[in-house]
Amino acid sequence: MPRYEQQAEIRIVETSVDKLLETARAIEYEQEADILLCSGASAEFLRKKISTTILSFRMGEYDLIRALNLAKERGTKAGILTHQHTLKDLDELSSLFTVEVSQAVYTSLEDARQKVQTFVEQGYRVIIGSPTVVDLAEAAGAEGVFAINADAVRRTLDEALAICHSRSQETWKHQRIHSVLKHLNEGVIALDALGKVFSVNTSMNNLLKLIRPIAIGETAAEHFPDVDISKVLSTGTAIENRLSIRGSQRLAISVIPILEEGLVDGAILTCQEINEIQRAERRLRSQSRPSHFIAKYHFDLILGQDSRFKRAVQLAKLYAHSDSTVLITGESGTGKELFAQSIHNASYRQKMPFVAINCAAFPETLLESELFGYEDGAFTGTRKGGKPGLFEAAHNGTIFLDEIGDMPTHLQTRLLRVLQEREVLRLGASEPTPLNIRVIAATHQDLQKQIINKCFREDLYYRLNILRVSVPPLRERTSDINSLMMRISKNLAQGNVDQEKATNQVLKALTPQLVQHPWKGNIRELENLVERAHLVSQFPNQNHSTEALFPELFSDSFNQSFSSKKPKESLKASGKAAEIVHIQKVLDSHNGDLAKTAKALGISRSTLWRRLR
Ligand SMILES: Nc1ncnc2c1ncn2[C@@H]1O[C@H](COP(=O)(O)OP(=O)(O)OP(=O)(O)O)[C@@H](O)[C@H]1O
Repeated sequence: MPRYEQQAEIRIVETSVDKLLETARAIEYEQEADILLCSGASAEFLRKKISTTILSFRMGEYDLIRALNLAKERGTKAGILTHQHTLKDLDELSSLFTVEVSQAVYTSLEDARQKVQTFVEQGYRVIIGSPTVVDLAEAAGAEGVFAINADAVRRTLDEALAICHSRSQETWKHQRIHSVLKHLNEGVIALDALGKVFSVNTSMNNLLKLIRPIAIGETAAEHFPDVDISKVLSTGTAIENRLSIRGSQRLAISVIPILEEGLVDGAILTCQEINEIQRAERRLRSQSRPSHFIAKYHFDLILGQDSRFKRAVQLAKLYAHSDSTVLITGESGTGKELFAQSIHNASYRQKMPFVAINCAAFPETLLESELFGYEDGAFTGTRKGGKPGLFEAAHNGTIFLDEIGDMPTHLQTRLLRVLQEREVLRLGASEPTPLNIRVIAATHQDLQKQIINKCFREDLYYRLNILRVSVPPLRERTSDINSLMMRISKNLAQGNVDQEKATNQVLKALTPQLVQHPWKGNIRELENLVERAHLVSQFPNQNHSTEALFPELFSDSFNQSFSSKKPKESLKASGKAAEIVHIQKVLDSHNGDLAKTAKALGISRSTLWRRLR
């Protein structure tokens, strides 16, 4: 059949009824054919014996006309034997050919043999049918006429080619699925609608550490008895991240249905080791960690030779090796956050987030949502999908709760829960989120006094006060003032040695006052003062006395004097160098209120903020 030469390799195999099975088995064994084509009874017979796809030739009208014509030529009555179905138009056709025709249907090879025999016994000399029937008719002494011609063969061949084509498409699809799965680190099994494995990747077999790998065609449920795969296939509802414990292994298993036009046509089962998920999560979290969640200070950057101070540093270094909660106490600006960051950076959590929260700086309502986060729709104006709180942002790292003594009492209760349970409940959520955090808290308040005044929960105090570091104020370690000043001055000069020297000269002249000063703002106050000296040294020709430039160093009652006497509040009259001093004075006189200070100075709040910085 030249028409098929390009499309398929067709082999015609001649055999007899007796040798049919043997021939078919040999073809199958050698994998010589994708499809076998034969007559109806043979096809029926072989389908039960071999697994190769078998198509049967079907008799068409034209075949029948041809066969009846042949029977007419023989001038005798004809028996027609068809497989399973009778021919509808036979009566009409036979009247056209003036042949006496009798029709019978056979269901199996044996049945065909008997029906042929009956025809012969009834005097039918011509028997029309498939090659098998012809074979049987001739064996029984009758004349066999083929009812199948080239047309019937062509039709069946077309059908066979269509099947082969759709099969190769399927195979191609499967190969694609196999190669995609092969490259996944996750263990994946593709299941058909009956829950049988049609593809499984090596990661899955490696992950499950199976002695015998999962085979294609197996029922997946055998390997995952704790996962209801059949429910996914019957309801189309996915199972996501079901925990499965196998010995020392903790696995997260998901089964996602594959829907084809709304019907479940199979499922994808994925399996991951929980430790691996956590590692990936850590990698992601550390990559997406905002810069403000990074601790930049190390113990090396903490300056101080004072023996009490050095002891505090030693203690903090020791605490870095532990995972217990640390409470750092000390006046404002003594370096509590510096200590907290250094502890974090010396701990095993150093690569994880360091989240610092100033509990006194947030309005009460905002602090709650900032700390604990919220679920979608927890209150009006919430972000879609909710928002994780800072506790969650600190997961696997350290959370630094600065000014803990100023935390509103009802939030102290929630904080206590977080510390006890190590899980956080977002606002509006019903399920808590587990946390792995180290807590460092700091305060300038006397917490014992706060407890007596009922401003601080005693149970929370004991939860926090596990490891304690007390940072001494600067006035109690005056021997460190000089080295601290030099470092700050060096940083400000940014490599400009002349500038550094000039600043140091201004500072040197102030030494007696510096040692005497109470340093209520501690190192932060010292930093401000050195910055002012840095500024002053850049304008040596400005005619201002040191006392005017550094009034706090010359007056013990500096603060009181400003509260009693209002300073002249216009900026216009002040020289550039004295500007900062002036701003500071006005700010103090308005008790640190930025809005009022900016208004009094005649500048915007943002300008004031910039200048203060
Ligand atoms: N020992 C030190 N060596 C170098 N710099 C220091 C030291 N102590 C504090 N500082 C600097 O002083 C400033 C204030 O420090 P920090 O913010 O840690 O103080 P704090 O006690 O947390 O203040 P507050 O209680 O007001 O939050 C920072 O700029 C810090 O770099």
